[in-house]
Amino acid sequence: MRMVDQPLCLDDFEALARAKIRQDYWDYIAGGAGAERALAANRAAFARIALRPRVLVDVSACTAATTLLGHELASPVVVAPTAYHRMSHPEGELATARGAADAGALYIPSIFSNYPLEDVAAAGGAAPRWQQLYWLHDREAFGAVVDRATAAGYSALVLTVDAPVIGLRLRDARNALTLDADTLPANLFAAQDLLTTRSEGSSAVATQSLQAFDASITWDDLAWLRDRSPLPLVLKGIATAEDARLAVEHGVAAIVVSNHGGRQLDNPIGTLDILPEVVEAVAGRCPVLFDGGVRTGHDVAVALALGADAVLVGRPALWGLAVGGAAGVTQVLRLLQTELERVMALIGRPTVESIDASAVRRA
Ligand SMILES: Cc1cc2nc3c(=O)[nH]c(=O)nc-3n(C[C@H](O)[C@H](O)[C@H](O)COP(=O)(O)O)c2cc1C
Ligand SMILES: O=C(O)C(=O)c1ccccc1
Repeated sequence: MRMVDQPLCLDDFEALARAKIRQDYWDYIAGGAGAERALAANRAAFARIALRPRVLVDVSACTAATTLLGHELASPVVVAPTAYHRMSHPEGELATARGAADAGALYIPSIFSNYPLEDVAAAGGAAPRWQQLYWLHDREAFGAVVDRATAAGYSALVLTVDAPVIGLRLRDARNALTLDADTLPANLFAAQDLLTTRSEGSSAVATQSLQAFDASITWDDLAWLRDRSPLPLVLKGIATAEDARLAVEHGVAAIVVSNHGGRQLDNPIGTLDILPEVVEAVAGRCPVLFDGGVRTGHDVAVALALGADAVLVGRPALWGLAVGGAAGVTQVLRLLQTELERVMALIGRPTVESIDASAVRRA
């Protein structure tokens, strides 16, 4: 493996992080479902889209700044919800919240955080934050988390809809992954009892989520959530035009095109290939966010050109966290912003709004 002193790109952060995170936690973070086809497809899709550079445009002042649901952001890169940040760093989500705030970025903590959502909110200070949710079996416990997020100053709820069950995580099963006592989910007290129960051929993490998630919910149940909280609702894990239309019809504030970083359905198609049909179906009726395999500013520009209003990064934020705590998260986000602004200059699109469909073609 190449030695890295000073990380110059996200691949460097990955190499440095890998050396810091213990093997079974690394596999949980890096891995995908099944044969990891979806994981690979997310990256491969970017290789098939080319940017179309325009020249002799005034690019002396390119800016990645943008607004999303009323938030002014330094760049269209958002920190995706990922579980268990103490796997990467002892300060966990508290450091991620500080790091994102310092970069002027929006952070979406997972409901499976290692610090209580109130503490994560406080660590982020005045920075914008949305709370990710899985719909829990225990409706009382679920409602309580929703109430807490509403009270703690989160400005949207992000319901993840691509995980009625957990994907087939072979790495975790082979590692017999269990969480250390200092890496338990802090928002879900009942879930902690489940951590010691592991069924044959499965990891404790998978068993726990199977028991916690409600796989029976449908579009009709969204009304319950809207009654419970006045916060705007974002659906994460939309991967078809049909569901994008249904989401808009159900009044969502935004959707996230995602395959959960290739960790759920092991489909041989990248999310970038799905993005255009969803953008067409939504037809400007709400913002469309995108995630899966975004690793450079070039990737961000491609996703924006295909119609995304913003992108999320999952694993890269964890690499930054592992390498440098809050400062590492900030560094990763600033690096992506700097890369994006350089690409914007090179393609003659000095603002986020100017990166339209004319900026891409199939390679
Ligand atoms: C370690 C890990 C944990 C994750 N946990 C959650 C989660 O708790 N809730 C959720 O909605 N998505 C979760 N995701 C999916 C991310 O939000 C995001 O969709 C994905 O990581 C994007 O792909 P990328 O890692 O290639 O950027 C997780 C992803 C990873 C890698
Ligand atoms: O690992 C995941 O992708 C994930 O979303 C999750 C979160 C909490 C428990 C189990 C899985």
